[in-house]
Amino acid sequence: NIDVTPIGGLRSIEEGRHVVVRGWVYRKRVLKNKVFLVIRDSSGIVQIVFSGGLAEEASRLNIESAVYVGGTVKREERAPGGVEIQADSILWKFVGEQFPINEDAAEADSELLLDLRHLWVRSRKMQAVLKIRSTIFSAVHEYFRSNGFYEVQAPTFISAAVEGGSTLFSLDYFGTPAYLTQSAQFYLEALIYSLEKVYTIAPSFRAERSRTRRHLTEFWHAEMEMAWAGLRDVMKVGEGVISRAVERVLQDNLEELSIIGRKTEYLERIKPPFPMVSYDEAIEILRNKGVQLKWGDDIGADEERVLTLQFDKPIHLHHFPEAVKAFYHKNDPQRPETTLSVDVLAPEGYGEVIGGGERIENYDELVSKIRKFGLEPSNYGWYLDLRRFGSVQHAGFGLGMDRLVMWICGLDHVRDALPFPRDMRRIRP
Ligand SMILES: NC(=O)C[C@H]([NH3+])C(=O)NS(=O)(=O)OC[C@H]1O[C@@H](n2cnc3c(N)ncnc32)[C@H](O)[C@@H]1O
Ligand SMILES: [Mg+2]
Repeated sequence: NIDVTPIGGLRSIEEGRHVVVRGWVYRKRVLKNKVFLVIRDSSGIVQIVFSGGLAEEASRLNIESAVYVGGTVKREERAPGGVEIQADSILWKFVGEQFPINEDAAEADSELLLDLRHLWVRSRKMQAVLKIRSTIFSAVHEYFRSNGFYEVQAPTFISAAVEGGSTLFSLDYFGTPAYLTQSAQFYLEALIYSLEKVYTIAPSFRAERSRTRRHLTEFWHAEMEMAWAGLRDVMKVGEGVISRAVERVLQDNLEELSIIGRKTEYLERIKPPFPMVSYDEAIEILRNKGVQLKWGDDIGADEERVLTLQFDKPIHLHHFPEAVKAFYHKNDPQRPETTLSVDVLAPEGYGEVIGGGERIENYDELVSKIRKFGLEPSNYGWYLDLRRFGSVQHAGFGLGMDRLVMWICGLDHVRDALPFPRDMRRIRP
């Protein structure tokens, strides 16, 4: 077995040393009696120069051919990473067919790149985003685990809507109507009576018919729930988890941020506390910016864009009117027309990344709210049971992981924040 050097490690190898690298052909330039190949592996790219007989063999390789190449390390400021390899052998190769994505297609045709996403994931941009995504998932797990949360799992087949019936995916479950989960929340609310602080990161499903830059039909959802907690605790955990994710990306992924052209100064200022903006204040700010909105209206993506451009950090937008939030949100006893709810909106126009708040813990209050929202209490039997036995103040949120990746990477569309996006028109590859 051959001692292979990861491409990302070459810059620390002394000049003149013989190495073997392996990877896939990323770029090819054929000159009269030389061939320059740029080879990539998961750790980086390197330019390799082939002369003489080897140039002929190298010229027959395609983009994305797989190779093992032996050669000598040379310092070359003009080459990527300041290093070049003078090849002396091609130890193994898989030539493969003509790769269907070339450089200009990559810029021009976004539908082609979605149709060929199973191949486009090899691109430098997607590779960089996926590395940052991996860091963000790891940071969110690390934040919850280091703050006393237990990781739990909730079912994907469910029997009742959490976030409104209009975005449910229905399915026939052995003759019984069932749905794909919109949120693990209700299960987390059951689990806090065992573990007190719980979280899960899992897919949620929403039959979103609107094609927007931030909606998927299947998205990765980090949800947490805490017993003995209220609105302020949700805000504290929300800003803590977002700040930890940004901090870890700045520690581990500076190279990837530079590959995708994301300026770090936008991220360096993301530290707690985040500004708190009440719904009332938000309506005022928006009105002063010329947005026609009356109290009681929902604050949608366009209004969020205007609002977030006033701040350079995420904001806690709290105390939404009862009617614009789901039935389970607890009304503020001081202002019963509002709820103890909070959305965290990412800056630079990205908007909502977290939705959450305090839940109704009183049985009768919840039954009357379910009825007030035109829902059937008998569909929420087990959820109501939680209010019959040892019910306590409790609160939680859902964080859209794909939207968090989208904002941290500065992407134009949430579909570029995950490897295989799903929206109403796409379920392949
Ligand atoms: N445990 C909880 O309290 C979560 C609560 N039941 C819930 O689902 N809230 S949410 O609908 O605002 O969704 C939460 C977040 O989930 C993200 N989200 C919500 N819907 C989507 C879609 N369709 N695509 C991508 N991301 C989505 C977005 O960041 C939201 O802020
Ligand atoms: Mg929401």
